[in-house]
Amino acid sequence: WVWVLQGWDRQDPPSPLTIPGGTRQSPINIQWRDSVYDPFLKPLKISYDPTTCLHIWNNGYSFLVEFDDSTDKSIIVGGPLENQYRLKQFHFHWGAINDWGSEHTVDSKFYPAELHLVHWNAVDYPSFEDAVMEGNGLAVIGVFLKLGARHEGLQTLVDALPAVRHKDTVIEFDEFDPSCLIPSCPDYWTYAGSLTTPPLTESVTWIIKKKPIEVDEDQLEAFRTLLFTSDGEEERRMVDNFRPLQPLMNRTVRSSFQ
Ligand SMILES: CCc1cc2c(cc1OS(N)(=O)=O)CC[C@@H]1[C@@H]2CC[C@]2(C)[C@@H](O)CC[C@@H]12
Ligand SMILES: [Zn+2]
Repeated sequence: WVWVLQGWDRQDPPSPLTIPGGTRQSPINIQWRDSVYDPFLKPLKISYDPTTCLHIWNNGYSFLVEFDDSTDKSIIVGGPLENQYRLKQFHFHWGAINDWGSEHTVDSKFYPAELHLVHWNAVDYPSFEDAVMEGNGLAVIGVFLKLGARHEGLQTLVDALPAVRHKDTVIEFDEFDPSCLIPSCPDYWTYAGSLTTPPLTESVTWIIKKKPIEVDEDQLEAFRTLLFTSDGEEERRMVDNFRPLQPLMNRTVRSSFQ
């Protein structure tokens, strides 16, 4: 009867990848027609300071561009958020081929890649590591990447990737403003979810932009030249670093648009 109460009989059974007892796991499929317009959702305000950009780190799962989060210089506020959140890092998920790669899907459609900008609630919590463990600790902006025109802003990042080809390599990277990677269209979906990589904690308010950005084939191929493996190990290409879809369970996806 727990299965019926939780509606688990209506979804495919939770995969072993769902943390035991998880009720708000990510990623999910966003069924456009099931999302509910919420007129009380505010516009998302994004203000990043490019001088807070520190380095690019291949952590063996993706490449992370990390920011100095010791001040409120790079923050987001508004949208579904109760207060402002500080930018900590951004990274991507992508596929071996263009038919898949994103973590979230829209009406069961995959995009070739997805950008995540990870922010944490520095108003309520003393550090990122603490915020990772709290229900309102993190806010992640998701942006879909689709195949199209070359993205000039992304190119500066792509040009640096050969220097972080192997796991556990880091290079200095400064003066980058990631707002150039976020579509100007204000429309987004939002729902309560989790990290999609360990520790998989249910601490994320997801803000998924409706409009994708366009990147070209060479830029997607550049992502695929990265390696999961360290220098000296047998090479394994860094591709398909996305988590399988998780059951929606008792959640509603809200939209900022009608
Ligand atoms: C790139 C996927 C990734 C890595 C990390 C997080 C989140 C990540 O992507 S996602 N898709 O938003 O879940 C949040 C927790 C972070 C981790 C990177 C490594 C840490 C910073 C640890 O050192 C302590 C907390 C960890
Ligand atoms: Zn991610």
